[in-house]
Amino acid sequence: MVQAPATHPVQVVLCLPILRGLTGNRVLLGMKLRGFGAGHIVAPGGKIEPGEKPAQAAARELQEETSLVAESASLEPTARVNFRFPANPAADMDCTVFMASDFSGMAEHSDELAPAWYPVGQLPLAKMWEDSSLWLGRMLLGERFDVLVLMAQDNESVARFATIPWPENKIPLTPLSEADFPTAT
Ligand SMILES: Nc1[nH]c(=O)nc2c1ncn2[C@H]1C[C@H](O)[C@@H](COP(=O)(O)OP(=O)(O)OP(=O)(O)O)O1
Repeated sequence: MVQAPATHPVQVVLCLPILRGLTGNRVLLGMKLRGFGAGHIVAPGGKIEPGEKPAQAAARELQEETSLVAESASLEPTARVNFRFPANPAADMDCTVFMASDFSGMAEHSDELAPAWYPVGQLPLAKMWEDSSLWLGRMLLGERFDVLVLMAQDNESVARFATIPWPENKIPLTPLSEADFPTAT
């Protein structure tokens, strides 16, 4: 049987549950326990499965990794991040990021993630991917944008970073590629 070529870049999602409180908002992140990015604190997420819409994948990954349950229709798309790894192109990912304000259940550990709630102003950046400090806080404060993260040869540090705001804060219909981003922002 002829195998269909694997999608490149890999299509992935991240899903950030937000708890709104009188003393400020909290976001659920977690230590990744296995697979790509293990050892970093990350947002729940993973690969879009065949036939899934990005929001469906985000709701499924959220439940699988944290036990929190959210309706895919209630998830808000907040960013698209093109992760590019020139030293390891198989790891290139197009990531749609969602925020979840409406969910049920209690966050629980899974095989993949050890979740914990963090005040949005005190993200555990020292334990996250280096690029998180460039886009995650801005997104949590309300920016809606496409992001390019070009990794350096070590596949960890950031060689180039650029953003393009979404018109009227709405996700554009067309995905962007590396060439669409300005060389400096
Ligand atoms: N530079 C980076 N910064 C960041 O914040 N997140 C990144 C990143 N590069 C990749 N990611 C995220 C996006 C994606 O949701 C996740 C990797 O996908 P997966 O969790 O599906 O990987 P796994 O190797 O665990 O795959 P499975 O075999 O499906 O479990 O890592």
